[in-house]
Amino acid sequence: MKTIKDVFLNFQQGLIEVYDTREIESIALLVLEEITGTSRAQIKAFPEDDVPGEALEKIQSILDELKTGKPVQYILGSTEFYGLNFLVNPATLIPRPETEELVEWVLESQKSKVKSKKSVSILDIGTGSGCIAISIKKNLPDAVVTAIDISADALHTARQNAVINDVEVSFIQDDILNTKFEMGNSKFDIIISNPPYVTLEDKLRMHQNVTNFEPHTALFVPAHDPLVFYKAIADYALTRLNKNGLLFLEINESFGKETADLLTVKGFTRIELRKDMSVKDRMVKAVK
Ligand SMILES: C[S@@+](CC[C@H](N)C(=O)[O-])C[C@H]1O[C@@H](n2cnc3c(N)ncnc32)[C@H](O)[C@@H]1O
Repeated sequence: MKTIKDVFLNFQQGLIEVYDTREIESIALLVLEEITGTSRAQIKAFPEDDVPGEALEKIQSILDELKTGKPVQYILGSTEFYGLNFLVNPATLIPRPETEELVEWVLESQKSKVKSKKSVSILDIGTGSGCIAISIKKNLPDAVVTAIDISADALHTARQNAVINDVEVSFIQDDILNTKFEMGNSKFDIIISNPPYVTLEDKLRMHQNVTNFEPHTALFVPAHDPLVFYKAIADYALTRLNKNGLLFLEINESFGKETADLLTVKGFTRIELRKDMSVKDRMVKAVK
């Protein structure tokens, strides 16, 4: 019989080449929670408790996959974002905590709004798992939310996530760099996007469990044009945002000033750059 403490030790020994000690501890905790159905608090409070044999077998096979560098979220098939559960797989980026801060900023912008009869209309560009669109709709139930992505597989997962989280979002397949997204005259009050923004230089510094496992269409931009998505989204937003409509973008920490300058040149106003919890330039808000 093995105890919870033995499992933690096993994880530390097995994953030392892949992650640092703190990351290993939080992965082990997540796996134990998921497989044994025991709460985090219970696991931490009773490290001498036995782990049943059946659970141990599952945990060992997860540990073997983790050793290949595969992210734990892909192995477990789900993750948490903004307090909600999302299915994830290699077609979808794993939602990041920084993106929760972007969602928070969008929701904040609506708190002070005087209630109008017209529902706020929101477009999420490059929706992936649907994490942004779905968490916004969950928190602004009257909003009309649309989301696009180039990847049919990501959209399939996003639709499943909308069902799981019991919200209605319209998901549409389209390429924002060459959009065929026919919307008639419809316009949006808010456009939000976390587009691909990782450059070749960043890629060399990234952990292999990101570059080897997460979808490259979700991450990378050409070295010669790192702001390609921001230019396309800004142009799209100029035609599709209502007057005084808001644009929210997650950005590459190295291009805060360049992104803000780009939006200024395009004619947006009241441009605000915000840092994330790691004090890196991570998001921009602009008004049309
Ligand atoms: C950085 S991921 C963001 C995913 C999700 N919104 C999130 O925050 O976790 C970028 C997303 O943009 C999508 N994408 C890449 N190129 C695109 C394009 N040309 N048009 C529309 N979506 C695109 C990718 O498939 C991916 O889902």
